[in-house]
Amino acid sequence: MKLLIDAGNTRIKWALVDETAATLGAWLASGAVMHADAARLGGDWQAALSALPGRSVHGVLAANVAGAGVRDNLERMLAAVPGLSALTIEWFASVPERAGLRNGYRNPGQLGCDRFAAAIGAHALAPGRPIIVANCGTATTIDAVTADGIFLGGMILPGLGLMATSLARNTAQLPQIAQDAALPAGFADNTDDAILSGCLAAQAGAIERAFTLHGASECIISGGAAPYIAHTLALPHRHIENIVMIGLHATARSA
Ligand SMILES: Nc1ncnc2c1ncn2[C@@H]1O[C@H](COP(=O)(O)OP(=O)(O)O)[C@@H](O)[C@H]1O
Ligand SMILES: CC(C)(COP(=O)(O)O)[C@@H](O)C(=O)NCCC(=O)O
Ligand SMILES: [K+]
Repeated sequence: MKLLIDAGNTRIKWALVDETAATLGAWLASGAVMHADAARLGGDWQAALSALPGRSVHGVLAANVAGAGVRDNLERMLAAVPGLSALTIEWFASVPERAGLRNGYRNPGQLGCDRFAAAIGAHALAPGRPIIVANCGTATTIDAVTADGIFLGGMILPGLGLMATSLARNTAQLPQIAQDAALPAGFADNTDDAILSGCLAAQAGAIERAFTLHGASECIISGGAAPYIAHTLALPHRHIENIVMIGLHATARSA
């Protein structure tokens, strides 16, 4: 069994998986915490391991785009959990080629390793198809993968929460909209709904534009803001809760 970790700029997600399992994403246990609650992780892992008696973890594969402080903190927490303390973490990195995917970034190491993992996951779920993979987290990334597994490149825009917050913070008259606000579509007749409608249109519009530009036949949408954006998309799509984690699973399986 392996422990997979996806540390983004808002939340740390994790999953325990049998890397030989045929089905990608068949987690034995999983969880997510905001960075402010990261201290909870050690206890969460310990509880998950206790619920899986007779099974042991023999590797940790972690993708981190949240900086060195988060990496050090994860190492400290893992070192304190019985059953995990002896393991060295493999820090997943963007390299020129891995798990059947070629990295077409001009400088492959500059690509966020979560985007590389997401592309590996997308190609594993839809091999032989040109794909747009949209990961809607703190930032929204919209990336193009070819049918034969080349990461062509992509787009980075502020995530849905960041877009709405930047309007609220940088204008005198625009309020902060609630994260769980009802979702308007089109031309809103009040300020809160107009902000949300505008930000959703920007997110969905960028994904649709990328889909057309790439001539894609598959659109995968994922990340914390995906439930809000997915149903505004005017194209067929698959909503995958965490495509980065699927990519880490595919990578662990290919090793
Ligand atoms: N309950 C929630 N908690 C945190 N973020 C949420 C929640 N609901 C929606 N979101 C949106 O999802 C984003 C976080 O998604 P996530 O995929 O975890 O991001 P990251 O990978 O950057 O950490 C937030 O920035 C926000 O836009
Ligand atoms: C674009 C990102 C900030 C997205 O991070 P997230 O929203 O998943 O927390 C991250 O993938 C990153 O730091 N990328 C490095 C720059 C690049 O990919 O070109
Ligand atoms: K993202």
